[in-house]
Amino acid sequence: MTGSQAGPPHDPAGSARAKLRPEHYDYFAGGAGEETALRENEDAFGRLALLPRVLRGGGDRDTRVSVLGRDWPAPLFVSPTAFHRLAHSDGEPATARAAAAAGVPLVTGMAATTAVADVVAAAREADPGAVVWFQLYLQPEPEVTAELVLRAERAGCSALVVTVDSPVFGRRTRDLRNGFHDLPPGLAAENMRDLPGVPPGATRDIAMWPAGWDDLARLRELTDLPLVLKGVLHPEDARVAVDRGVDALVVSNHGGRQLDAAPASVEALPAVAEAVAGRVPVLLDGGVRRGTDIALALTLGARAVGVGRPVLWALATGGEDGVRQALTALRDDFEQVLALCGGHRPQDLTADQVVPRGLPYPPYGPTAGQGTPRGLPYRPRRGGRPW
Ligand SMILES: Cc1cc2nc3c(=O)[nH]c(=O)nc-3n(C[C@H](O)[C@H](O)[C@H](O)COP(=O)(O)O)c2cc1C
Ligand SMILES: O=C(O)C(=O)c1ccccc1
Repeated sequence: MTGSQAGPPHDPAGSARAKLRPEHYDYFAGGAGEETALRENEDAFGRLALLPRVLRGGGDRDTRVSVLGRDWPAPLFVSPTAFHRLAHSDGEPATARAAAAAGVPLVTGMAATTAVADVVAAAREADPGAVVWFQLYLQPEPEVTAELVLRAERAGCSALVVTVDSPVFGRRTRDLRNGFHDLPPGLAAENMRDLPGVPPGATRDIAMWPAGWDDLARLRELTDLPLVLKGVLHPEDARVAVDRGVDALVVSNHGGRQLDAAPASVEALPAVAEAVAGRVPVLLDGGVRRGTDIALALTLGARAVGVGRPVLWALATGGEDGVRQALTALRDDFEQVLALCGGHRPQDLTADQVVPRGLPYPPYGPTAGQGTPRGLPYRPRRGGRPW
């Protein structure tokens, strides 16, 4: 194809920007501080290369992964993001129908502009077996947390994703500059309506406060749902979490919106995966934009990855259809990358297949031929699989 026949480069954020009020676009797009962590999430994937294997034969290809007792069609989920009705008037129900239709599990946020029961109902319209998890910020009042958990359980959510990277709200430079701190009239965080201590019919703000491990232990007592900790970057926290019975982890720097000096999510992944040592699934989000990003995260020990902003951009530009197409395209892209890497299953993507870009190229020593390049920062663990 010649340049003149090529269409415009695919720029989902740019297309969404054209649709949204500037302060709403900035709320979705922005990060904390100087937006270093935000940029690094994508850039860090670009510093990694995949080493494909050859002559691995044909046969069937199967992108399914098992997470907390369920088969997911692909190692992909929708990360929780706030306020979908700011992106599109159809809001979270459109996202939920689209994700379910695309076979992608959804983590619906506590800061959704649609109540969790309505989000799950929408997902189940598209697929009665749809997986929906609820993202929770522990609240300082135990009775408020308990009510939110009860609503998620009654709605049919199959796990709680507890976000632990927000003892305080990050300093969002763009929001401060734009003076954006309230939803427009008519929109509200619907999960926060009619909670204990709140006047009937009113909503209250989501509190960000420094919860502790004891608060997590109380949550563990409150519910039989699996608990997923989101926002873990330090391997020691990962180890403690697993020791305390957490069922899965999400390695995440909150899309670069909390601590600006945090590492890129994918940079933090190898050490967390090593600390967890296969005891629970390790998930990741932050900067995942294409099939190669998914594959790279899997080589470094992730079971599956989440996407945040790509879903918001697709919702803003194309509503439900847009989200379904974006998620389907990402799944298809991953399947092709898996094939190009010589893999048949997601688990076939192993730690020996990821190298840092740039010269000198990591040397291959006596272990060459056993799939174990010498001197790489990311070594496969004994036992082969990174999980
Ligand atoms: C606009 C926006 C709102 C978000 N709201 C939440 C939230 O309410 N709870 C939460 O745990 N994470 C939230 N996140 C973080 C995402 O779950 C996820 O970690 C991040 O977006 C992943 O990075 P990505 O956008 O590069 O894919 C939000 C992210 C964005 C961009
Ligand atoms: O904006 C966010 O990243 C976020 O996590 C959040 C939390 C509470 C309310 C709104 C958004």
